[in-house]
Amino acid sequence: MIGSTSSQIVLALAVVALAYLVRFMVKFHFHRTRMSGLPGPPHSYLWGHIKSIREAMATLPLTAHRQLMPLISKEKFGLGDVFYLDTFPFAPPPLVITDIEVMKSITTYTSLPKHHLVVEFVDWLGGPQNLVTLEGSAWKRWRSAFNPGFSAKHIMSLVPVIVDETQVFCDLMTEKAKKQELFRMERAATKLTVDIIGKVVLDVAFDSQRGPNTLVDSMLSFIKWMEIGNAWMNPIAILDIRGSFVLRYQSWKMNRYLSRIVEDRFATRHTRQKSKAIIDLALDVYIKETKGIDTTHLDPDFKTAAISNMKIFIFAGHDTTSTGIAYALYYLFKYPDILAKIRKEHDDVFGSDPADAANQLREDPYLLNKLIYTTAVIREVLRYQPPASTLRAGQKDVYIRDPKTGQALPTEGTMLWPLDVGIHRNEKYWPNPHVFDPERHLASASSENNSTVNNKEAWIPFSNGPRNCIGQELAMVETKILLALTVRTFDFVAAFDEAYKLNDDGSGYKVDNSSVQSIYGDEAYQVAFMTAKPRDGLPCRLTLRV
Ligand code: HEM
Repeated sequence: MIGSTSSQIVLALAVVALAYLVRFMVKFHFHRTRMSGLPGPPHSYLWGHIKSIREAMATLPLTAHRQLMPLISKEKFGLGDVFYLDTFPFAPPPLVITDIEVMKSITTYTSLPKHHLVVEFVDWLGGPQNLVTLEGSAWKRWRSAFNPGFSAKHIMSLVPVIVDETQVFCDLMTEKAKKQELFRMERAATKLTVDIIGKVVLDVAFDSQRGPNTLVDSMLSFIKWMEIGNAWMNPIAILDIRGSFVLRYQSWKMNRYLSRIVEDRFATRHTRQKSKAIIDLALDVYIKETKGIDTTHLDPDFKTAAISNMKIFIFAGHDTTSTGIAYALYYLFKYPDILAKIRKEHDDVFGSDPADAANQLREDPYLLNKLIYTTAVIREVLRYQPPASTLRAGQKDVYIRDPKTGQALPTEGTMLWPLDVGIHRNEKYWPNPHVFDPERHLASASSENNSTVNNKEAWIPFSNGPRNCIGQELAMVETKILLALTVRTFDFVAAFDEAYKLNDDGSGYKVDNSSVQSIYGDEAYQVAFMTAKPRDGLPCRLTLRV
């Protein structure tokens, strides 16, 4: 009796397994057949594009960021500006876009929803109600609440606060220069950008540049463990079961910390001076726009959204800006003629004593608008090494047009990937795209190389359309201030060959010298660390200029 029951169970399981297998095979066949006729690298029935991708990736450093894979594949296989990468069944197949008009057709003329992989990933960190993943009317409501706080005018009013934090950074850099210390510039810039966000968004001093801070340390630990769970170069790490506990614990700590701050801001809002903090402006807008709301108690909806978005601002705001800052220093000191030009501009605007710049900016933030060449340098850094791209969800009834062949291409089931680095390194928009050249961004650019074809519309580090980056003005202002206060005070030397000495600093960066060590001849290639970061976090040393 027992024997016949267990054989019935085995039979039932076998039938279920067979049904799954048949379903998978049908899906597999349908998928591979569909993909084989669409633009992409060499395709095989068994492997899809996986073999071609591996071939392209063999030319990249092992730690290179994922976003470089389609760029290299495009060049290796001579692909057009729209192509599929059939990675089924391992990942949703990306539909890569390196044409600006095609990008706009899904981000600007219509704005397709974010891809579920982004939603899952960002919601883990931000929780519900965060601006990056919200859609429709909920997104509109919170974007309007936060927009005034990120407007150019408001950010200008915060310049003195940003200068104060940057001054702390400069003092620390002076100490490091005196000690000839080896450190990762990306980490130092991260602490700076987080402290700035604390001040401008919450009016709170995190002081993470000078010592530990619960929120910042939890955020950095969270990011490190998210990256470990993401580590395609080290599959064993994915199995580390500590990750999920650490992520939950750090998330709980961040929520508790922010919950107290939001409650305190609400409770004291009538008794303290009028604040410029973005959280307070958002609360004012929310109360004004939400008619009938009980203003004597902190609205739970507002509290949830405020906590979600504070985490997102801290994450999105530091992760990308710190990369831009580190790369700006790297390329300035790699190209002495560009460095000389930026230093001259700072002499012209602030006078010859670098120590005067901070006070001048506190008194007249609009001096930043005179930093034309500095702005061109930052724009070139973000063209050359954009840290992030948007990912959108393909739809059943949405087709995109291949700009070369006119073919209508289905998007259903794909992950639409307008690749910032692909558009920024596309020769049809940027002549000599692999050359670092700030002049491209100057209105006066008149050399044959850049006047005719540099297409400013194809500059999209902050994405485009309604879901563009809310923090772009803040990021540009922070970076300009940092350069104004540092490039005439310090000399910078990259130290990739010494990166291994920092292996135990807890940052999570992993040195890997087992493969090629440059991309397009550039040793500061982007590595995977959530968004794209400079290799090894840009190890470096500073010296003080006399
Ligand atoms: C150089 C620095 C920065 C770069 C390159 C950058 C890049 C981007 C990109 C590409 C997107 C689109 C993401 C997507 O579609 O999924 C985005 C969105 C966003 N960014 Fe930034 N960002 C930077 C700085 C900041 C800062 C300083 C903040 C805030 C403090 C910020 C907050 C956000 C938010 C909240 C969104 C979502 C906006 C929405 O969907 O309404 N970013 N950013």
